[in-house]
Amino acid sequence: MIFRETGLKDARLIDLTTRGDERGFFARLFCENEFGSAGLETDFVQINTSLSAKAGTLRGMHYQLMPSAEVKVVRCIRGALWDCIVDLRPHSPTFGKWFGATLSAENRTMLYVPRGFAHGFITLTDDVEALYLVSAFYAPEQERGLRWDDPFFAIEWPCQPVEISAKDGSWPSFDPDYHGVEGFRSLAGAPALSNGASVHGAPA
Ligand SMILES: Cc1cn([C@H]2C[C@H](O)[C@@H](COP(=O)(O)OP(=O)(O)O[C@H]3O[C@@H](C)C(=O)[C@@H](O)[C@H]3O)O2)c(=O)[nH]c1=O
Repeated sequence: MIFRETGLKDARLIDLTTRGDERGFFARLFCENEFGSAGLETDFVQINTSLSAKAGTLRGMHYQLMPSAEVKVVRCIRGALWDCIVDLRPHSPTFGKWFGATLSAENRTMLYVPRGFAHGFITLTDDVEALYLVSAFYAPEQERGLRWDDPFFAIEWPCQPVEISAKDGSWPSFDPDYHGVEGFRSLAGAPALSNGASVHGAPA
């Protein structure tokens, strides 16, 4: 596996290392040793999947409060989506910034979403299937969401949403209390960006 910096502290893009032969290829999607050596979470408790029928379907921006905050590893296994994360850890040097990348069945790239990040995506094709590992059980009472169009974060989505759930259409504007960012205070330490990559969004 190849772990790439995203410009947001602790978040990674993960590319597969494929071993090809006359049949096709073999690759690991998850390896406890490789994730552990890269300093990433290795304890996952659910593998989720979703199907979005229409291009332009937006799901997000979701996360759970402490102690149910979860790491996610997201892959697109059918079609293509634009995956987006926002760093909500107030001590992080990239607090309030967003990062987005296209994940597709073709590129097989995965996005590693650390604890204390909101996550969402918009589909770029019809019939998109996402598959993702999560490190904490679903806890609806701990669930929070950012508005996809919150001006505080100013995410530059690649297209306008045409389909969104009632829940995702009604998240409140960013409010540090409601959105529980104090609970993420212990999640990020000091080091600055290691690769100088550009990141987006509003600082606190
Ligand atoms: C996330 C989840 C939902 N559900 C239920 C709740 C509801 O009845 C139905 C659909 O839930 P949602 O509308 O929240 O599904 P969805 O909008 O696809 O939620 C997902 O969005 C992406 C962006 C994420 O990051 C995921 O963590 C997750 O929050 O499935 C579970 O039973 N277990 C779960 O783990």
